Amino acid sequence: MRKIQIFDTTLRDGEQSPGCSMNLTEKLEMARQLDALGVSVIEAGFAIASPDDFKAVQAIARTVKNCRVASLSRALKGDIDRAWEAVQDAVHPVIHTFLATSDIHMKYKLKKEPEEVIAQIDEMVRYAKSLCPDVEFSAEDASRSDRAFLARAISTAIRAGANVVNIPDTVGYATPEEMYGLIDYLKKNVPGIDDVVISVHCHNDLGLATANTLAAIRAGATQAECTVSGIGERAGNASLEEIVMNLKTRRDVYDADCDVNTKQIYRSCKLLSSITGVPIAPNKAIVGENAFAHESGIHQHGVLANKATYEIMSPESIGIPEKAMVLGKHSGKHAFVDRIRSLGHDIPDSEVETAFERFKELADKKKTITDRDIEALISSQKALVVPVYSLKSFVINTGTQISATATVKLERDGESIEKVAGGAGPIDAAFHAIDKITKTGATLDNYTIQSVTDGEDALGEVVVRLSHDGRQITGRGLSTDILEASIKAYINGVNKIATAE
Ligand SMILES: CC(=O)SCCNC(=O)CCNC(=O)[C@H](O)C(C)(C)COP(=O)(O)OP(=O)(O)OC[C@H]1O[C@@H](n2cnc3c(N)ncnc32)[C@H](O)[C@@H]1OP(=O)(O)O
Ligand SMILES: CC(C)C(=O)C(=O)O
Ligand SMILES: [Mg+2]
Repeated sequence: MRKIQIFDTTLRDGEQSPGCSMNLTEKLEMARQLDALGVSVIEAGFAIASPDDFKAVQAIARTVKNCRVASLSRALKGDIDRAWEAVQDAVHPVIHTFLATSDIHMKYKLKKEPEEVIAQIDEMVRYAKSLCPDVEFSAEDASRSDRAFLARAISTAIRAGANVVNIPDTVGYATPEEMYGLIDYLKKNVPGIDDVVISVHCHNDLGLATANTLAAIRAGATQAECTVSGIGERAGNASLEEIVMNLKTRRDVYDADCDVNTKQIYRSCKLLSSITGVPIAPNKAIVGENAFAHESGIHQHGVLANKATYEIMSPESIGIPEKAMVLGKHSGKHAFVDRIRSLGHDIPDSEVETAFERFKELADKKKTITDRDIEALISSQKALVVPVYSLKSFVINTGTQISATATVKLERDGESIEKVAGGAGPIDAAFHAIDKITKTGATLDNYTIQSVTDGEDALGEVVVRLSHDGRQITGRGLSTDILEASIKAYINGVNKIATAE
């Protein structure tokens, strides 16, 4: 059976998705999760794009131990140097260089003749290879390129030393039949192509990114480029979880497998969602809230008789925690830690006490603590920073006949500071009161709230995105009370700013 390499570009193409930019700490957290997920390559960023991008790629290259770590670079010497500088400390570094090969891109964007493009591919792939043994070349807009010219470009890259050649459907224009035909054509017309990895990188503009990737795999591609939850430029990239679960569920069709640990899929998607604040759509394939929900009577009847009547894969196989009650207010530390570890979290001993205190606070408010609550608790614990400000109390007045006012009391260095502020609504008022105390000058860019579990005492998770001094900061807060969750998220963001100062 063929082995398909999963090349994850959540931290590069995924980050090009509006509203999905991540800071260094968040990228590192995501990279560690991708390592646990078992992807073959992490594209950690585009090192030349900015000093922050460079730092993130370098930090990931120095942290991640199992996967290969790539940086994107244009086919320019300066970009390639910067990419190499960023990834060279990785256990297995990769330089990923690209140049467009379609007529429209060459003429209007690059303003180059086709022969100049071929010469640039040759020169820049050779240069990258002189620095790094693992070089991937991408022919941007390959699916709209003249096939014979594309074959020449790919042959040139292989002769110059590329060991991975990537065929992107950059603008999501291809159909599955065309993608199959293109890979088949290249396999028949590019000398040496069977000695290198053939990769595909499909975008979702017409909703075909996963279908196109799978068609290319059927035709012989051995690497799939994708992102967690399909985030990416414009309508996004092919989604990792869809590609992986197609390969696993339909081995009979693809005759191919990959090394991804599917039990880490749900956790990866949830982590990304809580970092970006972009909720997972309920009907999202594989990981959406409804993906395993059986609503109608005939389906429920079938599932009760035999799950396989309506379930082609199990929620457990992608690591969805069961909704069953597991712990409550009378549980002790041993049972709590045991549960965390059995959910696959590696909680250091130094963090157990804080996690247990937070669990007990939650258990006082919530009748049943489910595995999903525990997952949320642990994930928000990772966002905690040494608190400069901590919440002492708050009182909020709001209603249809009065304007919202909030009184918030925070503690800093043992001193209590209380301020009152008004706002367009209760949350706005509370944030203004916190601003009056902390005076960070941060701007609120985005606010999202999601419920972690069902029921009256559902746990609400709030994610706020703040900007401060050109940096983006994410704050997370968790509570059964949405106002408290909002205030905690804002204070978490403010603490991150105050800690960095
Ligand atoms: C399909 C993709 O996803 S490609 C990746 C997209 N990602 C990004 O663009 C990341 C963010 N980008 C950036 O920060 C900036 O665009 C930078 C730092 C990369 C470049 O910035 P600038 O030097 O100001 O150039 P700008 O972005 O305005 O224009 C791109 C230039 O690169 C050239 N170029 C585009 N692709 C390539 C390539 N693959 N190889 C070489 N040159 C290229 C363009 O022709 C243009 O050249 P020109 O300045 O001589 O006209
Ligand atoms: C840089 C390349 C691989 C890309 O993202 C695209 O063509 O979509
Ligand atoms: Mg892309």
